[in-house]
Amino acid sequence: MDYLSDERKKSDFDVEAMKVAWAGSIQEFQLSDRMAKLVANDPVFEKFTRPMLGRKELLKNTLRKSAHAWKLIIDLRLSEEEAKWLRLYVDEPAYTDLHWGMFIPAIEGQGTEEQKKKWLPLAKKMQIIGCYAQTELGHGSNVQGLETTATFDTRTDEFIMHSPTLTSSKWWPGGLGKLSTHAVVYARLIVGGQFHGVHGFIVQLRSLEDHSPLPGITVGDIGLKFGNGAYNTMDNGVLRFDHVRIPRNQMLMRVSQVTKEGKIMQSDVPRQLIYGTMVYVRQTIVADASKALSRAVCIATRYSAVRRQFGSRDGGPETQVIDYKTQQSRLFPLLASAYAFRFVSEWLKSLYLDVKQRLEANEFSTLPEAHACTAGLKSLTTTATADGIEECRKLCGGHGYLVSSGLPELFAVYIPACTYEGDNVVLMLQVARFLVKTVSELGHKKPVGTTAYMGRVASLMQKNSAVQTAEGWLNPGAVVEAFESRAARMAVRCAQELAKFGNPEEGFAELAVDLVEVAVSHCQLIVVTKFFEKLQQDIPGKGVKESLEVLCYVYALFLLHKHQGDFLATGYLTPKQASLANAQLRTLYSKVRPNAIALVDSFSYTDHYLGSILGRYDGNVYPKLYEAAWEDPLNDSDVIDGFHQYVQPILKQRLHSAKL
Ligand SMILES: CCCCCCCC/C=C\CCCCCCCCCCCCCC(=O)SCCNC(=O)CCNC(=O)[C@H](O)C(C)(C)COP(=O)(O)OP(=O)(O)OC[C@H]1O[C@@H](n2cnc3c(N)ncnc32)[C@H](O)[C@@H]1OP(=O)(O)O
Ligand SMILES: Cc1cc2nc3c(=O)[nH]c(=O)nc-3n(C[C@H](O)[C@H](O)[C@H](O)COP(=O)(O)OP(=O)(O)OC[C@H]3O[C@@H](n4cnc5c(N)ncnc54)[C@H](O)[C@@H]3O)c2cc1C
Repeated sequence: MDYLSDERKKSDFDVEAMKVAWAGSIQEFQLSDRMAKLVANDPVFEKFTRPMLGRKELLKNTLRKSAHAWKLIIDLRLSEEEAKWLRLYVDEPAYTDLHWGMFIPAIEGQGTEEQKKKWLPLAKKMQIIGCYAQTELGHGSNVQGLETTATFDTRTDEFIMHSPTLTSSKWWPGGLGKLSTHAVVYARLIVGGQFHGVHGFIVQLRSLEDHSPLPGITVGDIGLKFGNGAYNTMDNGVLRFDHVRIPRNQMLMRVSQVTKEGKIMQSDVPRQLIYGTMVYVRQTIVADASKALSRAVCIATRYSAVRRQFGSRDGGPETQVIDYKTQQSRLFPLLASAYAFRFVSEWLKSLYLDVKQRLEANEFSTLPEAHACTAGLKSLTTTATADGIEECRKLCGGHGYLVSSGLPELFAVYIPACTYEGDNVVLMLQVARFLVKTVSELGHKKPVGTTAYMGRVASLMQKNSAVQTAEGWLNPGAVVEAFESRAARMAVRCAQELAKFGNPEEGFAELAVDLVEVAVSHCQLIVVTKFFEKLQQDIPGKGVKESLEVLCYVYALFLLHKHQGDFLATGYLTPKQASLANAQLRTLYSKVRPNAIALVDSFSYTDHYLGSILGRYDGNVYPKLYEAAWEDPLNDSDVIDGFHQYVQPILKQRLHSAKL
């Protein structure tokens, strides 16, 4: 029985065509769909019991799943794209993420041709397992503050890897704790007693025979993390070196080379390339944000259509909670954000692939913008997604707090995305630096790409919004100009404030809060612009483009409403215009309502991937919640173990203590 079938009949667009629009192309949709079904139908990938497993059992289970996934990749000759979808649907953080997602890209981006030839075949066949060992106990954000040393010994042509202090212990790298045989270790390069910056080194950690740590290496897991199951399937690790020697050719030498004689040679490659792996991963994290948010939204939307509270007259059905305007005003902007993040991630991937090609050809001019976009969008989308998942939990009322809703584990596994791969505030400050630099160069350098609007800063500073009616907001030009004016005005105002400081660094530190707000407004502009650009493309299917247009306006006008203080303070909008935007938003929610279930069905998620009783495709929530309760181990017996030992004596004692 499909309890949501009436909801599905209400929609006025072609869901199958929307699935293709969400996936990006028919090929991508088919690929993703095949992998989703492969995983959902394979009992090895069962995950309902995960939050109840102890740590050792949990990790062993992850190893079993990873081995099975790898076997499928080999046996079915899956392509890299297929393997990425497989990883997504297996839905279990594992050491393989860091191996494929950071260790291999670090060698690809920072290794010489010779190094790539040696290490990549081993890594890609998984004959070695690698991790990305950058962060230490004492330093994560401040990469130049790392303390691990790599001292060159000219006599033996080797680097000596050493952890001189407790705070220099590597701390956090995923896959390090129990599984990696190798790591790309970031350390201070010391040659002839001089410090030459932080560089990456390939270091073997464990024996390829019996997996025991090599001499001089202390390595282990850092312990339990937030939530049950969740990110505890990952062996985040600690690592210390006691004068461990590695051959000279294991320093990643695309950026700088150390000769046998101990001379440092700089190539034409900028030193920022040492941070290049982070650009790649941040881009994948933006794509993952749309997946995580859409998943939470799918659960909350389906459940909001099933759940009824109040409003029953003459014995008729109560009101579906999705029909409450307050519920819509919390849920629909998140639905719109999921689509917005999906499309901006599609754009970001193409930007990244373009930069990657250029970097391979030693062309570095677009790297700063790629860094600003990946850092800023990683920060913006992960913050919104983490907050959004928690909001979805609240939207599901009490039942959202049950593990079987899928939301607690999704939240626990997702929230470190606000911290890893760059703390979100630290990353926004990087965007702010880029913007301040762009503004300061306006006189002699034409801004391009995502900062092109700064080239029109004079007119953006003067012109105010011309919107007169709520309908007037349904105009891409009006909306984009509002976001451009807000971002440009905030950036210029901040640059003017900065100029008052004699020392720019002091000014930057003092104005950091405002600078983060400038960066956020710039990143929101990018997301809004890319959504409108997506709508310029050919999007086939009855009603698909129209539904996406509605979501695009919901996303933009919701942000405008939320940040109306900025729009008003910069003088671009009047209070009347801001309230017209809010009135339009209410109308838009009414347009989303009949399509809400179809819009989440368009994510095409299997019940396995959603992992939620509340979000079941058939909406059969109550019987399944009831059944699931009885499967809890506490209900194996009527009288629980421990009762006779610890509770019954109290009960008996109370019979005699009448004075209480
Ligand atoms: C189930 C089984 C399946 C089996 C098989 C599956 C197969 C699957 C195939 C593929 C799967 C792929 C999976 C991918 C998943 C990946 C999951 C990842 C999980 C997450 C793990 C998390 C890992 C980490 O956290 S790693 C550590 C990250 N650390 C950080 O991010 C540190 C943050 N700090 C910094 O970035 C920097 O230190 C800083 C930028 C904040 C400061 O640097 P600085 O001191 O040098 O300061 P400046 O501000 O002066 O900067 C100097 C200069 O450099 C420019 N810059 C800075 N950063 C960058 C950059 N990244 N790129 C380019 N340029 C950069 C900056 O702008 C300055 O430039 P100027 O021109 O102004 O000088
Ligand atoms: C689950 C997980 C997995 C991880 N995996 C890896 C991995 O595989 N490899 C790896 O190397 N690392 C990994 N990390 C480490 C991660 O990259 C760092 O934790 C992250 O970069 C943040 O650095 P930090 O811990 O030093 O935070 P800190 O920099 O100490 O941040 C603490 C606070 O200080 C603030 N702050 C710091 N600097 C500034 C500043 N300049 N201005 C204003 N505020 C500031 C931050 O905003 C934050 O509020 C992982 C972390 C987690 C949680």
